Amino acid sequence: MKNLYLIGFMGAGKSTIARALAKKCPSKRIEMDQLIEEQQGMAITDIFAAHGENYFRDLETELLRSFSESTGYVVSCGGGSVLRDENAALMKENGCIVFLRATPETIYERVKDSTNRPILNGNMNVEYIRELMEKRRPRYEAVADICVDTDGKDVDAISEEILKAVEDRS
Ligand SMILES: Nc1ncnc2c1ncn2[C@@H]1O[C@H](COP(=O)(O)OP(=O)(O)OP(=O)(O)O)[C@@H](O)[C@H]1O
Ligand SMILES: O=C(O)C1=C[C@@H](O)[C@@H](O)[C@H](O)C1
Ligand SMILES: [Mg+2]
Repeated sequence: MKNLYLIGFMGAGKSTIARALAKKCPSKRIEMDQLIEEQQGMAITDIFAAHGENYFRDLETELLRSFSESTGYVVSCGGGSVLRDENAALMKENGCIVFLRATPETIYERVKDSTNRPILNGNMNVEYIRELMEKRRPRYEAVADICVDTDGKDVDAISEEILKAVEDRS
């Protein structure tokens, strides 16, 4: 199996769906955010605060490079990782990119109580989420091989939809 790269806005369900997919098909799971936190020994919020966003984006590129030639991974990508051309190219090289879509209202409901998403810290409201999402959506859609709407669907239904779409492409 080629790698499956789950992309999308914060709270779109990348980590949740990656866990479900890893149970349904023989694959290894990579949580980009978590791996970076472990490698740096720091929370993402602290990495942003201490070194800035660009430094974090470099870490994402380095991590994607490190397994881009391996196969069989389901990768829960950092929400902004695909914004860099180099990162999108690394994902395309050896994998299928799945965009998990959700409305700003749904995203807000899913992330409103969290404090570990530095991009949203101090901006936790539907209007900000909508504004940033509108900036990013064209990019997510342009690089994706498969787009899945997640509003009102449970995790099992979304995972099955992804597996079917992947199979249809092969
Ligand atoms: N289809 C769904 N239906 C209902 N709740 C969901 C669904 N998918 C995810 N959630 C919930 O939304 C929250 C955010 O999900 P998750 O952490 O998987 O998003 P993410 O895309 O990995 O976010 P991040 O980019 O910040 O890592 C979690 O509490 C999760 O349980
Ligand atoms: O959308 C983003 O830019 C981010 C999403 C998270 O997954 C983390 O990678 C980080 O908080 C940045
Ligand atoms: Mg996640």
